[in-house]
Amino acid sequence: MIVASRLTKRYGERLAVDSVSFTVRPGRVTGFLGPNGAGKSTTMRMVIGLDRPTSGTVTVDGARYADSPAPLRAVGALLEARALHPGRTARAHLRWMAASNAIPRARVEEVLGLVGLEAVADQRVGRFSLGMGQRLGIAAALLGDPPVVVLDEPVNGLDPEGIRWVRTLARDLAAEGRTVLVSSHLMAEMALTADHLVVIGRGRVLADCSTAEFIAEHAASFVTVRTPQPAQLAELLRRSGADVTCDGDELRVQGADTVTTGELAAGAGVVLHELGLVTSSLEEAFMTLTAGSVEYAAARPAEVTR
Ligand SMILES: Nc1ncnc2c1ncn2[C@@H]1O[C@H](COP(=O)(O)OP(=O)(O)OP(=O)(O)O)[C@@H](O)[C@H]1O
Repeated sequence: MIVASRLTKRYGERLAVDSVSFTVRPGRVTGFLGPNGAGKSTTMRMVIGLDRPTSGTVTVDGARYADSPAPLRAVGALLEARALHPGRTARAHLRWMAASNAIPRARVEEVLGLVGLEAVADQRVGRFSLGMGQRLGIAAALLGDPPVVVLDEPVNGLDPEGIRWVRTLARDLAAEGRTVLVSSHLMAEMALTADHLVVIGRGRVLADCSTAEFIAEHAASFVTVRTPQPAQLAELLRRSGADVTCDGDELRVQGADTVTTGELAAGAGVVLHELGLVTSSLEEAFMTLTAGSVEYAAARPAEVTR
């Protein structure tokens, strides 16, 4: 389990992580979601002891990572821009990591197989594509068979097959009872991967809930109806407790589903030309939630003229 408590990181004037508290539990994938510059990487670097918090604490299974005698066996981490020796082969890189953590050589072959890099294991990593580099980083993270796995933007540079592979891997690791924290700035991808979400913006926690709760709360849905009798149907719907806005022959209804709307109309003999459900995408929900916390946002025309 990872427990962050009022975790704060300041770089000079810049407050990168601002009193962040959350718990990452075992047996499920926790998605760490936020726009660019939100503080995800900084937080993850503090989790694995690469950055020292300005204040607050973070522990992994009750201990600080830096205090772990065999760190690779305690936490496996894939961080962005991991420094690799470009002249070394993938196999040599993993063997060197294994040796420095007293991990048997046979495990190197296992993880190479696990990430699908056997065929290129003897190529120099300097020639690796971004996707191959990500797979190697994931192999390194899994080398110590750790109970806690932290992956920072693991799908960066991967093709759709690779993205699906990471998703399945993260879910399998969680199903084995591990604690899995995966960061991303892609809401839709996280919705497919994570059971639980911690959303941050400008270094602060904006949401900490199950993915299902996030969808229910933030992905707004409404019913649309086209009818030649809009005023009559609007009145009926409002009386049933729904919120209705009218635009010509089109109604937008919140607080009544398609079944209720259709039956109310039928009961009153109101003709319907169209009845539908519009669900705003999760990506939109995420953009709305983090709108005030995007570091380098392009102003939308509507905002400029307002
Ligand atoms: N070493 C550093 N020195 C100064 N500022 C930093 C440093 N590292 C990060 N920052 C700043 O801290 C903030 C958070 O950065 P961080 O990389 O943690 O965000 P992120 O959510 O991982 O974003 P991205 O998805 O772009 O990687 C940013 O404003 C960034 O510019």
